[in-house]
Amino acid sequence: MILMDDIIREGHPTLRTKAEEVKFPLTDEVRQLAEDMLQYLINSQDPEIADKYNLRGGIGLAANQVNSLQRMFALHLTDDNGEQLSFVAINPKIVSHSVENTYLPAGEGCLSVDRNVPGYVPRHARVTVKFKTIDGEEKKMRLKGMPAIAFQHELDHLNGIMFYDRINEKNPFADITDSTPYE
Ligand SMILES: O=CN(O)C[C@@H](CC1CCCC1)C(=O)N1NCCC[C@H]1C(=O)Nc1ccccn1
Ligand code: NI
Repeated sequence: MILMDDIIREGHPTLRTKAEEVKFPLTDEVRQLAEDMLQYLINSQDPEIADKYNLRGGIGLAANQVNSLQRMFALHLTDDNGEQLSFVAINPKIVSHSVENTYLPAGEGCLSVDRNVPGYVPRHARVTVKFKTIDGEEKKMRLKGMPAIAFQHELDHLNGIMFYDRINEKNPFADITDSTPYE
């Protein structure tokens, strides 16, 4: 079971390292890690388990955060229509995205960042994504809202990018439409 002690924090070099393409078929070890990452999110959203093991709630978790350079992340969240999204995205790609940007008005946080970093994080409002599931199935999805934001936050981790890299240094709360995101 993944615990907070398994989650590396900023300063650890793996958070700034690009994750490598996952090879199929998955080894038992990689499959287990993928399952454990998703289980962490489920556990962290269960008040009893989160309390018992002192887990910080999360809707996404990237392999870099548990010191692995496998190119995969888990997402476990409810979308804007109340649909439960719960999967591990392996070798994820954004194949297209809206011109329009979006952002979380409260800013973003990160399980690997033990401090508040205020500011708007510009994200594509809508993304079309492709990835493989643990079973090796190719998936293609169109995401918007929180799922789109979370997918981009996690994909950034796989590229060694932290959410605050994208905050406008001069004016963290600059009007997002004018800002050119850190690409
Ligand atoms: O890389 C992965 N991480 O660092 C875990 C992050 C990922 C999210 C940050 C912004 C988009 C994806 C995470 O889930 N959090 N960040 C720190 C503590 C709070 C928690 C969070 O945002 N929770 C949440 C958000 C919306 C609705 C319900 N809960
Ligand atoms: Ni994060």
